[in-house]
Amino acid sequence: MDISPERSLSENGGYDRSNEAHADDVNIQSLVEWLNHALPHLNMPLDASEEELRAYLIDGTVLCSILNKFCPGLVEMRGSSEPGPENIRKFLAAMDEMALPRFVLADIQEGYMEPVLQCLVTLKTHIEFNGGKESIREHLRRRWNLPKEFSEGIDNSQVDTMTYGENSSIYGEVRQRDSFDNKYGSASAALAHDGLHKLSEMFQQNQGPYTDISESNILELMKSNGLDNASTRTLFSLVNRILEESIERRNGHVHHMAHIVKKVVQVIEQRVSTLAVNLKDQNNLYKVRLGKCQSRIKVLETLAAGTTEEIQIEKTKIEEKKKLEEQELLRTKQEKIHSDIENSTLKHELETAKKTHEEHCLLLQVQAEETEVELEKKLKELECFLAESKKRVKELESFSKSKSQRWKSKEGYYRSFIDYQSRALQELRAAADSVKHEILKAKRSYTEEFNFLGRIDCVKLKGLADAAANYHSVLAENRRLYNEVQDLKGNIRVYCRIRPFLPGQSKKRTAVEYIGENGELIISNPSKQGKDSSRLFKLNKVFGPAATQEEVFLDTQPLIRSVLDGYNVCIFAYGQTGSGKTYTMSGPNMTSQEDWGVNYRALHDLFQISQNRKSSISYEVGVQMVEIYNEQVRDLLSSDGPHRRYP
Ligand SMILES: Nc1ncnc2c1ncn2[C@@H]1O[C@H](COP(=O)(O)OP(=O)(O)OP(=O)(O)O)[C@@H](O)[C@H]1O
Repeated sequence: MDISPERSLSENGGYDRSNEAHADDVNIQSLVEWLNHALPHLNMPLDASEEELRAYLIDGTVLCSILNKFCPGLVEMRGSSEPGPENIRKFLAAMDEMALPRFVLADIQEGYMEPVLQCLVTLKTHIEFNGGKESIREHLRRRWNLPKEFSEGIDNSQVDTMTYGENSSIYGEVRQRDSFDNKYGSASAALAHDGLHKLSEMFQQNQGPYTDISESNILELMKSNGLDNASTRTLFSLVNRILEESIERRNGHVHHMAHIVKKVVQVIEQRVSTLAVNLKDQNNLYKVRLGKCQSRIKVLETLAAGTTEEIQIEKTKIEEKKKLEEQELLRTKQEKIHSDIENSTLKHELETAKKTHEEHCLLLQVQAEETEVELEKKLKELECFLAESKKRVKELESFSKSKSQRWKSKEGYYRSFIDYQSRALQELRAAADSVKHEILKAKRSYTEEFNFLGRIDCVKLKGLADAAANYHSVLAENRRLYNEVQDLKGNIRVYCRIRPFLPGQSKKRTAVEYIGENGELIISNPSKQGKDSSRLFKLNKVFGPAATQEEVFLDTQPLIRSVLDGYNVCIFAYGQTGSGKTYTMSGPNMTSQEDWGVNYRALHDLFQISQNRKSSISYEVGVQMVEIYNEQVRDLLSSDGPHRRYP
């Protein structure tokens, strides 16, 4: 026989999990204290955990020992091959016999300690409530209707057999009694009174419908305590048989039978009252538990109420948050849609810009390539030009070197000449001063002599004539020196005048590359390459495009003036057609003195000087005008007509 490991024992006095107290409700410390007190050798730590307590209880020894402590010899623990489960089974059987709630074997084996602890608490409460160890035996005795001797002391061998009863129920009295009768028949026989034993034998022998219960036997049964120890079933069957027999026999033993029935009823009443006491005990126990549970429920309700308010507040907050988040979500969604639209617009614009940019890039690339080719060309040209320029620079350098040497030599020559001239000038000045002095002197003397003219006219006139002669000689000397200077400057002078671009002409097409201050002129010739592409000219002076008519004239004026001293001067303009010969020599507009060319200016100057010198010198001026064309000279002023040739 084995104890069922079912967890739900509500029907047979075990725990119903729906109603069980939580393990936390069980004060382990008080249990440990109780166990230590009952079994001092245990010496369990007071702060033992559930698991530690389980370790103490798992082999069942402590459980059986605690029962034996309060009811010595109640559980036999000897000779077991598997002490753990066997001892626990014995303990559980004893709990069943006491009709106390218990746990199942699997609970303690699997570490589910709540029922175990609750079972121990119940046992503890039961023992304390019923007044210690004697009550267990008394309880057993009352429960099983054992004789009083049972509670006063019992043979261990007899109790041993009791622990192997079937699962019993505190409420299944009749079934338990039968079980008890069946399993512990020998124990009850040993314990029952002789009368009961005889009665039993009588019932076993007389199986027929007519059981012969003699009066002497009944009297004997009534005198003994046999009825007290008989099972309820036996009692009922006895009553049945008596009633059946009395009906059948209809004899005058009714009085005895009634007495027996009365006795049986008393026994049954006694048992019912015992059961009522047990139920009351249990009821009290459950009431205590119920009270505890209710107080805990109240505490929990209070806590739950507080928690509910907090939860409500939290819930409101969460709902508000949720609303805000939903609004935020909506706004974010709208923003997302807006940004999506913007994105697509921007994307479109970007693509358009990208296309435009790519086209522009392509165009630029083409242009860049063209420009690159052009630049390369130009670069090559520039390189060539640079090389040429370098060459020219070298040439110019060598030229300028030779020039500078020449100029240096000329400078030395001019310096010596200027020294000579300055000396001559000083002499001339001194001579002029002396002449002046002489003139003044002569003037004075002339004045004086004029005063005495009348007296000595001839002498004075002679002196005056001498002075005039001196004056002319000085003037002649002056002219000589002046013309010498002109000679030193060079008898043949070559000037170059560069005509500005006429309206409508491109200024880029100039061939003039360089105009030097000392008469250098570089003319380029793009049609030619290399050395011949440009040419250097050296002239007395180069007039640029901005040079005025006056500037051009001033350089030739001294030479022209030397005409008045008897020198021949020739000025001719040379150049291709349209280069500005007429402009330079005659001028564009004769009415404006500013525009006068060299001819007008020269004649004007000569006539002015001759006018100034009129008092002393009279000049005769003649003009000839000839044209040389195709090696033919033509007198333009000839009265003979256009065909006249000169000479
Ligand atoms: N220095 C200058 N400043 C402004 N214009 C000028 C200058 N030189 C020449 N010109 C202008 O250039 C044009 C040609 O000049 P001009 O008639 O003097 O050339 P040319 O050498 O006499 O020509 P051709 O041999 O055919 O007679 C004229 O219109 C003239 O006004």
